[in-house]
Amino acid sequence: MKEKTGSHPAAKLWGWARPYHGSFLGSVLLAVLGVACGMIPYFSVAAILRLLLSGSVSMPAYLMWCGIALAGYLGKVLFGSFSTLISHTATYHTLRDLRKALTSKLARVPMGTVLNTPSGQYKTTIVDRVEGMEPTLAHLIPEMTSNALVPIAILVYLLILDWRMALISLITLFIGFIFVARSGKTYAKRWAGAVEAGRRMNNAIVEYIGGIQVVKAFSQSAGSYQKYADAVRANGQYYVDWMGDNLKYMCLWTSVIPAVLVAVLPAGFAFWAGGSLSAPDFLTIIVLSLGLTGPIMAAMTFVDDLAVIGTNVGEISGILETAELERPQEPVRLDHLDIALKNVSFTYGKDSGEVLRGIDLNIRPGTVTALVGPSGSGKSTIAKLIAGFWDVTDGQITVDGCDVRRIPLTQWTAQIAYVSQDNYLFDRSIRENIRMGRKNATDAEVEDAAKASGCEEFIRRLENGYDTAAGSGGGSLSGGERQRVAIARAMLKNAPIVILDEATASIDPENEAAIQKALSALTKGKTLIVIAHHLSTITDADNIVVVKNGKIAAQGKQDELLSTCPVYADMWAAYQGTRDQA
Ligand SMILES: Nc1ncnc2c1ncn2[C@@H]1O[C@H](COP(=O)(O)OP(=O)(O)OP(=O)(O)O)[C@@H](O)[C@H]1O
Repeated sequence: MKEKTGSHPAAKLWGWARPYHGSFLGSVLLAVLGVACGMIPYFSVAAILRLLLSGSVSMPAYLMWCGIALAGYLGKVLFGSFSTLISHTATYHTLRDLRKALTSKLARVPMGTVLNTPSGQYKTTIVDRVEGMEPTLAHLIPEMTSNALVPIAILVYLLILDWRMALISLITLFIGFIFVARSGKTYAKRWAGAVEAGRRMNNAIVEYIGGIQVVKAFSQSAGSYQKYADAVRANGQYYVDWMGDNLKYMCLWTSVIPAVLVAVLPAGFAFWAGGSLSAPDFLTIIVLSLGLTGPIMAAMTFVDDLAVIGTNVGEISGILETAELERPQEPVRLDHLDIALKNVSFTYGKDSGEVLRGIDLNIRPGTVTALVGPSGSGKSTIAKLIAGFWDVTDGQITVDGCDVRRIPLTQWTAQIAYVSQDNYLFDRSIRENIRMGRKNATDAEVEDAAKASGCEEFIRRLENGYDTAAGSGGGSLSGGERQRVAIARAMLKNAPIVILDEATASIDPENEAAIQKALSALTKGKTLIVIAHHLSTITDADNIVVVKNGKIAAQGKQDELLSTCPVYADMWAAYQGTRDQA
């Protein structure tokens, strides 16, 4: 789904619906036919009245007009139904394509953009804003077009019949439009405010539910609920204020527009009394002018939808137009996976300062590189830059001498298994969760990876074994079990580079031993980059990199660092102290 920046929201929406243009145009045609048929009973009644007034009414003529009226009504129902069916089918296909385009876009934008955006906001856009396009596409396009076109045709007929009466029948419509314009003037701005209030409420509820464990553990329910309660109240109040302001105009236009007879009856009577309007024409004009307002009132109900297109489309295209990590498509040749960071600096965004400065680091294939340092020093950021989650702000990262920005993202991520502290599992079977490491792996390969990562024993204990659902976010498993499943997943991927963010939380000794065993199996013969929190696990590392305040304070082997780097020596002493106390 290609995005044209800068084009009008309606043009963008029409562009998103491109594959279904034929269906939408067909639905407009059918809707026009439906509304035109809906006018036939009015013409029939007018014809019957003319017959009655002429005094020459015959039963067959009367029945014929009754039949025409009935046929018109049936035509209205049939054409209208087919139009609705076609427009809804095309609409829901468009919405499906839009949602697919939005989620696949999220996979291509920098990880930071996704992480720094509240998940409630994505949910609102992908679910609610996309759904908000339904009335526009399925109803506004066919129904507003047809409801606006048919009155024009009636008006032409009225003009031919008596131009004075045609203009007079428009008086209430004209006054009504003034009120519509007054109420519509602020609609787009008001709707944007409503979207903002809704977004705040959404984010508050997602935050509240996401943090419910913390809220309960610290008995904070009242305090944190307050934020949600305030957001809900503000959202409700916003609509009350808006509708309060709008109500008078709405009452005015909904009562003025249909009151067409207020102008038609006295004027028509005067013309009839003056002899310039015949009684049959007068009656025809009365009936048709009554039929005129129905479609116009129906068309007016879509004015709100027109006003919200800008906000809805703006939010959706905000995601679709997000800058992507720019990478070529053509794979490049990489013989040796030597990784080099050259004078790398990095900033998360305009608001955050420089997180990394002047980082120079070489990582040879098959070696173990440990990143250590105080919390917040920048270890994870270095690892994530290597993994290609973000692009460096300055300097470069090369692989076999080639800048990572010149390597297709899929080619580079295929070389890396990233095992983070937050081992997210999907609410699918454990087998499927492991298979995400390599989607064409056989059951036997999945089970081998599970065995090698120490999962076999606990999986066998589960009622449905490998087919047991992991629960939302892996919630049905313990933290240690989740981590071993994540290691099995990474093992199945069998990537030559493993980036491991060691768990900070202490795990019970039995689990820790199982995890260490699983990790040794995972990283055997691989390039390992480990963000180490437990210094005992990295004493044999080929290169220990001490990161402090976004810079590399020192690097080398454990023995060298203990004698040359006071920061590392202090960390080691502190770590030994905590172990002794444990
Ligand atoms: N997504 C983000 N957006 C903005 N700033 C961030 C983001 N992630 C991390 N930071 C900031 O960047 C700095 C380095 O964070 P990083 O996670 O790399 O540190 P770390 O050394 O891995 O810490 P820890 O050992 O606690 O995990 C911190 O000041 C942190 O607040």
